[in-house]
Amino acid sequence: MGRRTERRTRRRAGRAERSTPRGPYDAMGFPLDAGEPATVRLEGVRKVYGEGDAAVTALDGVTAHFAPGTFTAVMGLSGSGKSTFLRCAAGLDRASAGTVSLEGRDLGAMNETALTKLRRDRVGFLSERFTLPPALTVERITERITERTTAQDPDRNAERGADRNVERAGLTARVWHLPVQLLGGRQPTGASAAGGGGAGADLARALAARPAVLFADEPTGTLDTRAGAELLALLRQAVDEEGQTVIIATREPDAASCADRVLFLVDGRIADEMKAPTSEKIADRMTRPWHPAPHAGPRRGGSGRKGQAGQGGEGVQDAAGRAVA
Ligand SMILES: Nc1ncnc2c1ncn2[C@@H]1O[C@H](COP(=O)(O)OP(=O)(O)OP(=O)(O)O)[C@@H](O)[C@H]1O
Repeated sequence: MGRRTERRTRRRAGRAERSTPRGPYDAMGFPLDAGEPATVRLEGVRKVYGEGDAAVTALDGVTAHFAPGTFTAVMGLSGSGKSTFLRCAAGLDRASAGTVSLEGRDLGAMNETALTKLRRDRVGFLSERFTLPPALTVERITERITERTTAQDPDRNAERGADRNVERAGLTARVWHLPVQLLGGRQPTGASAAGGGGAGADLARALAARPAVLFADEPTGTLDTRAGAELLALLRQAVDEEGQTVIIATREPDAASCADRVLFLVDGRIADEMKAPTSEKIADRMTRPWHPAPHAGPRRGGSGRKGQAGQGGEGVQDAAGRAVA
């Protein structure tokens, strides 16, 4: 297919998608923001790891939309599917069923090369894992990003943008330090001092690249309280001042309270949604029961799950997995 034909086909597909009537509510009874633009859109997403008796359903029919310039926190017990949710939404893992789209582009329909390019250009992913070589300074990281973005788009004045972002991150005074020294991060277990970097370095990279959507998996998990608050403030700023879309996974009510809304995951399903969250409201919600999902039932052969709260079928459990009804 020629490029022009391909573009035309894509435009038509986009129009068809926009004109497809959607129900006003999703499977969980939450209203769908039909017609509103979404940076990230998950429709009926399932993710199954493994096969047969060993299969684990990590996501079980998730529908969620993320509008541009919004901050969402995904909460849930260990094993509820938060990381899988983020990885599928970011195009790092492919969904087993359903669709994930980023700025209107269906990730499932893209080949690896196109997906890698889209992720590189439009997506930032902040995880607890180390992704940078040891002893890289923030300045060097920023330089590399600047070189790359300038080469890709000389009109964008990436250099100034990268400088501004580093400044915004409050890192200017510290750019000569090793990444491990940034943001007061604690060393996660097993990380050597020289191999550090973690959130500070990843954050600098993510901010300098200015992605449309920034995912952060347990961003405050390895940080002390002050550093965690600093990091969350930066993410908030990315939303409020740069119009970026931020989606984090966290188990901490304080971290989630920085978001515009919280999605509660229970066994791979969205069990509840909270707008304008506060730490108190979230903590309160976590102690109340999750009602079984309407389409609940046995959903896997293996027993890979760590948390079982809200697993449908019988009884009602609270966020700690205790039976309350
Ligand atoms: N690569 C994998 N292979 C097999 N099972 C997996 C894989 N990744 C996750 N799982 C399983 O999928 C389920 C959801 O895991 P996931 O890591 O997404 O949950 P989580 O809420 O992020 O947990 P945590 O808070 O502990 O990080 C769990 O039962 C987990 O064991």
